[in-house]
Amino acid sequence: MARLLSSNAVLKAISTLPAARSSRNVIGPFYQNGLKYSTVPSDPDTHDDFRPTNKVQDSASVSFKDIVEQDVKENPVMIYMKGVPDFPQCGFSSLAVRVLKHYNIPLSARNILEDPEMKSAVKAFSHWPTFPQIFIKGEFVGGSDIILNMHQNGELKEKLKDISGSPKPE
Ligand SMILES: N[C@@H](CCC(=O)N[C@@H](CS)C(=O)NCC(=O)O)C(=O)O
Ligand code: FES
Repeated sequence: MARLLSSNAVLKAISTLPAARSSRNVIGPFYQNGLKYSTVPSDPDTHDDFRPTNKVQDSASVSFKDIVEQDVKENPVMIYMKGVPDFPQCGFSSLAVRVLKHYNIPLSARNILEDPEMKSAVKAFSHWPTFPQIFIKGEFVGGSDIILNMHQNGELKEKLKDISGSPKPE
């Protein structure tokens, strides 16, 4: 079964990272699409509707690179793709998922169409210009043509053999 890392997972990942916990002179920092937002301290004379809301991305914010690093470390098979495993939005991503679904392994995915900054961060991390991008046991493997080739020549089976099968759905 494919495990989709949604923006909720990003928010969870961010909230557990030390940088996200640092205190700042802001009220209630919160996170959306991996960006840190905060409201400025309130002026008691200012009506709520007119209170400014600042979008803050300061040096204390967790980077998208941190999230990618954590993804590939924690997920034995990680795919960054266009769309989601059950509904790929590109033929290349669809092919990669079809190949990986031949194996009884947990598949974790992130839809890079949801977030342009995540998309750039993944490209920068792997030094690879296209999607899908597949990581196995923390190592960048390649895109759909490479994974298909590895499937056909038996290399993929070898690489995945010590990854335990998908957990049964609850
Ligand atoms: N050889 C690659 C081709 C993949 C490819 O060309 N992807 C394009 C179109 S989906 C891409 O990601 N372009 C860059 C982008 O959209 O940022 C593969 O098999 O994965
Ligand atoms: S989105 Fe057009 S080829 Fe992938």
